[in-house]
Amino acid sequence: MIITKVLRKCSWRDTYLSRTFIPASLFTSSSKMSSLEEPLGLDNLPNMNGVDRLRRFSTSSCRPRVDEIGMGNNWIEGRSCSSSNSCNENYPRETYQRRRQTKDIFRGDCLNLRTTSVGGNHRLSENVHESLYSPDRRYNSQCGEDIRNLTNKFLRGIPSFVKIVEVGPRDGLQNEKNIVPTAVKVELIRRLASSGLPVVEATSFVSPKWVPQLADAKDVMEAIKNVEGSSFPVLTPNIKGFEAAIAAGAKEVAIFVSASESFSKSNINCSIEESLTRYRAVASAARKLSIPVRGYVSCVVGCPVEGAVHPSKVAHVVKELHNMGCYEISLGDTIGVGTPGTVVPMLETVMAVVPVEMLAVHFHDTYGQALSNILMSLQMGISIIDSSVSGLGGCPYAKGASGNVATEDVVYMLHGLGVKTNVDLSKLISAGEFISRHLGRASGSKTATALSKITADASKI
Ligand SMILES: CC(C)(COP(=O)([O-])OP(=O)([O-])OC[C@H]1O[C@@H](n2cnc3c(N)ncnc32)[C@H](O)[C@@H]1OP(=O)([O-])[O-])[C@@H](O)C(=O)NCCC(=O)NCCSC(=O)C[C@@](C)(O)CC(=O)[O-]
Repeated sequence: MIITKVLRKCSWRDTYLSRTFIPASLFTSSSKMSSLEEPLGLDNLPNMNGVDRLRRFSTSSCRPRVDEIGMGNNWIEGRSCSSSNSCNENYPRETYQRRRQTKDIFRGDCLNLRTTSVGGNHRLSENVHESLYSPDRRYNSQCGEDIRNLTNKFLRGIPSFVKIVEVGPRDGLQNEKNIVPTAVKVELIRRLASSGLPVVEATSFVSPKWVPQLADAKDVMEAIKNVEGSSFPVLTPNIKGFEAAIAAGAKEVAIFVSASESFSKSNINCSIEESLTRYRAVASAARKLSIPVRGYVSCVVGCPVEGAVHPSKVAHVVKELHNMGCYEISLGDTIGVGTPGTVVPMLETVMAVVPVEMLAVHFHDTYGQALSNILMSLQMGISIIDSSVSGLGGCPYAKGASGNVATEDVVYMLHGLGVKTNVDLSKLISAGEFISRHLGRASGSKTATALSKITADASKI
């Protein structure tokens, strides 16, 4: 299997993908996956012909939106938390009776449904708990902090706080065909900020001919100028965009370079080196005004045109962004083809050139790999995660890219791990419901879907 070959070749295998972490059966299986189903591996992609690449990254491979999921096993066994973003109660390690457990679960920061409505102003009753958790089910009440200690072989590297960078209003909406009214964008940003998200990327100052959806960037910035609690960076592709952003009141900007030559051309109509020259000008202008600059790298594991992207290409542009003075660099799997098998070596290569503290990860969920990739990134020390409310997203210049990983799902996982985010999950879900309602489709977040279902079920009781 491909993973065996990759592991044999790479020095990082013992640290992050060793057999301690991966069941032995995976290494010995003789069943061969079809080429389309086979996860992207580093060593076979240079041999892919054009047709293979297109097939591998074709739009038909995109994950459909999830409209319905059952409640089955969505709860992580082994802990409950007692207050928002913290686990204050140190219960002994033994398991608790279900009645007590469900009470704790719903009082915890992970769900917080007892006091907060989701999708229709309903409150959950004990009866709902009874129906959701079968009598033989047991939960012990370890909180996440304790989980890290207990199972440190797997979780010890995970940071205790993660900064979430919400990209829904920008990355999430930029690909929407129907123009979303400015007032809706503004209300979405307000709601996201009030959920506790520290950073909400608001819009882009790019050419309206290229991205018509964000042509109202100036108006959005004007409308949110008094919104507090979050920072609102904006994308700027060149000095023209930078000047427009500053004139509109932006206090932080982001520049975006690609690790793939072809994607650079299709996204910003210039080569990687030309884009770096433009961004040096932006970074220099920003420095003079003390404006922080965030850097993005697109296509960090795969490109819609070229197929696999070698980690050294990613490291090269990351280093350039670092030299320009970017305070943070977000690594984007723009088309969502990465698996831990390709993400880990990419991160290791990048971490060799810049400190891990300044790296963020930005996963699209085309193949349903985003949470696995995030978990792996956390284990490697990454503590900044980009995500998009309701899993909105896609890049107009990356055919086949589906939405970003849903912020609700990331928060649910992080809180389940005992990682603080300062995000109120129920407020976040409500922001997601707001935009999903406007767009006329179901949320792409499994967490939001599941919790909305609980509430809907509760209302029938
Ligand atoms: C970079 C350009 C402008 C080059 O586009 P170009 O056509 O090569 O530029 P140009 O300099 O020849 O200018 C063409 C026209 O655009 C105007 N123009 C020029 N610059 C600006 C500006 N800043 N704001 C407003 N207008 C601008 C310029 O004034 C001119 O107007 P005209 O004379 O024809 O009326 C264009 O290609 C562009 O805007 N691209 C943006 C594409 C984009 O936003 N893609 C999505 C974001 S990247 C992404 O999503 C990936 C990421 C970051 O999320 C990470 C991940 O997911 O992995």
